Amino acid sequence: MPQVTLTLEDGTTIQGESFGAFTSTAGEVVFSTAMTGYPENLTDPSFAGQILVLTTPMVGNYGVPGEQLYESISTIFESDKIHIAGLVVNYYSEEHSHWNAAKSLGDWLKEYNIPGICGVDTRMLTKKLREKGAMLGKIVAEDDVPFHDPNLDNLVAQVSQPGVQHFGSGQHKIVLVDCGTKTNIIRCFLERDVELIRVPWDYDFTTLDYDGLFLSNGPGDPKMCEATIRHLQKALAQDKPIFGICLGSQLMGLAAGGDTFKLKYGHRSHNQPVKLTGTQRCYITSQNHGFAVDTETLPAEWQMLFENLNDGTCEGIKHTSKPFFSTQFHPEAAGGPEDTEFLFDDFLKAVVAYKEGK
Ligand SMILES: NC(=O)CC[C@H](N)C(=O)O
Repeated sequence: MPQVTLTLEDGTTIQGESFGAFTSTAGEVVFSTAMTGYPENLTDPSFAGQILVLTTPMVGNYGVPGEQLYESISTIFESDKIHIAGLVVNYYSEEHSHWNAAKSLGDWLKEYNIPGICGVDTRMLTKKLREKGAMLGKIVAEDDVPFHDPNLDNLVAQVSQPGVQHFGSGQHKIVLVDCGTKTNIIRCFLERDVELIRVPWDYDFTTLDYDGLFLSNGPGDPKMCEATIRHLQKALAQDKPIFGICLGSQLMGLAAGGDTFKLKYGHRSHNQPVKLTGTQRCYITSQNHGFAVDTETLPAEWQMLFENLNDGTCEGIKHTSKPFFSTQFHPEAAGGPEDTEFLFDDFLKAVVAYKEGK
């Protein structure tokens, strides 16, 4: 395999071997400590613009499944393409074996022209990112590329699907604001009694007739989503239930009048412990975020709903009297533990209560 280099903005340069596309890329270098789930992670739109370091030492050995669609959405992947800017691993296994594997990870990356670098001491690299914080970086094949900070781009506008789409025919009309939604969120809703109306990130959903509002995950800095925040402020003035996940949680914090900040190196893994505020109840959650709501800045009628037990940061917020709540983690998992999927049921219970009280 030809040689490529990974260079960080602090000057660190690491030689490795190319797999996937032999091309150069730049982005923000982040690490995930999840041990499985690369087909899900790589297609999660929240990773747009990021060079992903997987700390699990062997990657690729279960290959990549073939595509299957149900109601026009993938039953396997989290969107219709790979969103990461590049992939960094220790040992890459082109050889793979799994009952539903259709191709190797390297061939899949080539299809989307995404470069991978292997043979990297990912433990050393992760310690560096943990100590200095997430850094800009680039994988260079033949042609050099400049460093590029994806958080300065409106990544949500790039990954949100244009047009309005309808899914399912259940009793409860839920508007899903697509800031880069993971398909498992759609699947979780479709397993319940829901008609889903998926609208683009900047769509004025306040003109629609609906029973509950859902705000999706998505890439980059939440402050870039000015249009969504503006529309959300109108929805917060009403009483219809609102549920937000990850970027959606940050947008609720901003629309409520609070602030968000960038975490030093983010939370990306399948085993992040969170505690439900006011209880001793803990959950292990799937996470992928680099920003968080600053709870100190929230107005009095909002409070922290979940707290991250590793660093004490906000893992969700809720309104003290209205049915508005959010999680910074991913209750839909994919990949990761499904322990908090009941939050979709809690949201729909709030929708039923709202409709009964109308
Ligand atoms: N998964 C997400 O929705 C991520 C939200 C946001 N882009 C962050 O990194 O914090």
